[in-house]
Amino acid sequence: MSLSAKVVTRVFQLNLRNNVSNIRQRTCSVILQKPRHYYDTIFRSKLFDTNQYFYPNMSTNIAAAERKIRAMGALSPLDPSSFSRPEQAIIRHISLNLNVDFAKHVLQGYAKIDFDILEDINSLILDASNLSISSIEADDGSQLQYKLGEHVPNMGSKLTILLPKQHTAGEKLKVKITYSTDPQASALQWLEPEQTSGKKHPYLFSQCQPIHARSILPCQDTPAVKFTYDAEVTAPEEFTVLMSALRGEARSNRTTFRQPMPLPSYLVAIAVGVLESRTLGPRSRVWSEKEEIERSAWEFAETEKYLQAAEKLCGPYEWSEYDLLVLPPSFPYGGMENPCLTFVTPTLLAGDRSQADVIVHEIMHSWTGNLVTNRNFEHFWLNEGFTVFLERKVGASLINDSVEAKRSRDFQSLLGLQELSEAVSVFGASSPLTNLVVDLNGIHPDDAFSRVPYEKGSLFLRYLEDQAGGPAVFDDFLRAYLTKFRKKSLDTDQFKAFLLEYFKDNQAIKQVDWDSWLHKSGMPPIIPDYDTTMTKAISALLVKIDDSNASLSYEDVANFTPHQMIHMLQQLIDRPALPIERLTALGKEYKVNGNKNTEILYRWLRLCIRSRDDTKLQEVFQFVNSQGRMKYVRPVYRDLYAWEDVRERAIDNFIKNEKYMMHVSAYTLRKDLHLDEKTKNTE
Ligand SMILES: CC/C=C\C/C=C\C[C@@H](O)/C=C/C=C/C=C\[C@@H](O)CCCC(=O)O
Ligand SMILES: [Zn+2]
Repeated sequence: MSLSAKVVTRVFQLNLRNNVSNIRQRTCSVILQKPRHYYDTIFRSKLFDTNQYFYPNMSTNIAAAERKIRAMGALSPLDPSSFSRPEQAIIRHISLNLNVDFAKHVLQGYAKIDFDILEDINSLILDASNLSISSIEADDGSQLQYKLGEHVPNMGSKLTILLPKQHTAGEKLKVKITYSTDPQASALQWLEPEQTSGKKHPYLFSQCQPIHARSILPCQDTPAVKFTYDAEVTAPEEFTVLMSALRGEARSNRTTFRQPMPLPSYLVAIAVGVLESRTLGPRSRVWSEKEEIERSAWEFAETEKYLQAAEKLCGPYEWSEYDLLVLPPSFPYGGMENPCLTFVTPTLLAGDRSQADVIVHEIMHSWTGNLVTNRNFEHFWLNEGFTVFLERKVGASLINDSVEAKRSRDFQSLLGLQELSEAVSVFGASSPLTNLVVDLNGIHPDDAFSRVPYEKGSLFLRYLEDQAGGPAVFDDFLRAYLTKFRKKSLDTDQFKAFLLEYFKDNQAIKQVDWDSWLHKSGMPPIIPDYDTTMTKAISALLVKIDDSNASLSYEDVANFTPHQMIHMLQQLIDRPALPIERLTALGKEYKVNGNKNTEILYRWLRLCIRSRDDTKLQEVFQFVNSQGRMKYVRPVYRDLYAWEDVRERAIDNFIKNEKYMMHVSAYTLRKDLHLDEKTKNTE
């Protein structure tokens, strides 16, 4: 037996002898990286077999107990990523009062939280991450005792508020928590002036999805809980404060907000910068620094058209306003569907409106994700698969000719299939993280993120649509689904039950192999018979590119849409690397070298890396240093890592630039580059 196995066995023998649940939980948390309350439920359940208590069977034993408890519904509504216990008392409203301190990099103030009590309780349990709490008060102003647990990896801390008397189901309760965030809060990025376009003022923005809201405010940080909120934020006078809410008055340094629609914690958002805005339509404005405002207004001018097309399919837009905020380049995602105010990366400013699909995607989240929400991130496909599915339907509905519309929808789906195939090969086809429904026990959702829930989810819905009888039938189902789960959170079982009931007389739906679709890894069991009209020219061109005797010219691609070009480059990425000379000719003739469209440029640079063209490295590093969209930066770094001769240079470049990155980008890139905390540049 190895030394570590001996130590573990000894710890468990001691635990068993002492039978101190605290030690047991703590040991399990440390070894298996799961939250301590989780074990509490399992041990108390008596389903845990104490004869199997020793290493190495402990984890199998716990997993078996967990499955039984889940089957009994006893852990419900357990979210493996949250300490909170919303089944005991649930948050209904939060009033925030915060000051933005750019010098200290903190938000400081209080949150007044309204609860509905659902069970008889003596305490409230919330999520927090690196918050400094100075006091917790009851509604009458009396001080409440509280305990902030140790920081558990992947989870943050459990905040237990002790109530002086028992509260019974049906009561209401208010608490006021005065606190300050940490300068390293994982949801916040504090930018120095040189990281902005204007170079004069700092900037702050947030990204709470999936479980970073707990680093900004104490809350039940699980999408199972939805609450309304209002906020009063103070910031230096020259700054504009925006939130995922309706903006009220902005007087001198104070701005108020109200969000009357219930939303999950991951949709709380804030941005503070020196900003301008332009009107896009009757319910939309675009915000950005002044350097990007005209380009942004042009790129997103068709927002109202997309909103109307979305409403035609899904029903009225319920969030009143739909604004866009173009963030500084370090924003890690293409877009984030913060209600009333979608956050977008400036890499969408292609100058040709070719990345409008991202805006349509974020608009569709107003229904799937924001109105109807996954109950925890194991069911993330309910947010993203539905949204991609709707995005492509709405995109097609904007094309007048019905044949063209179907072609275009299928072409977008084929592009998505390429992305899915790459995501599956990054994780490995047998990885459980390629299942549609994943197990996030002990796993940070940021580590599970990939295109899988987006594309496998959307493909599953397309398959269900085909089985059900096509869009004419399925569109009605979609509206019924949105109505049924409006303002609610649900899981995959609830979706399945609703669909089976809705289509109870449909024989083809009865044939669906749910287990394979939901719980098997790798590529989907069935790929729809997509229309390939728009990929035919690409396939023919790939044959020509492979023929080293054929000369390449711009004529080859002159009629390609930007998306056909993207598809062609993506195909090349998936094939053996081209010889450098051939790739150089392609880059020059097809005008992809130095292209302004980042979707094209990103794929072009990956091809250069794959062909080991070291003359392009400077440009590659400039690309990853100039913007932080993870969709681009992570695959490029992974490709650089795979090129042994430049691996060290890639790592050095990352370490030098890590301080300019948002938490989630640095966190995931460290894993992509196989780095540990010790290598952090603390200068
Ligand atoms: C099965 C996956 C399980 C958990 C993942 C849950 C949350 C993922 C978390 O890391 C946050 C995701 C936020 C995404 C925001 C926007 C994306 O839709 C952007 C897509 C990429 C891009 O276009 O840049
Ligand atoms: Zn999305």
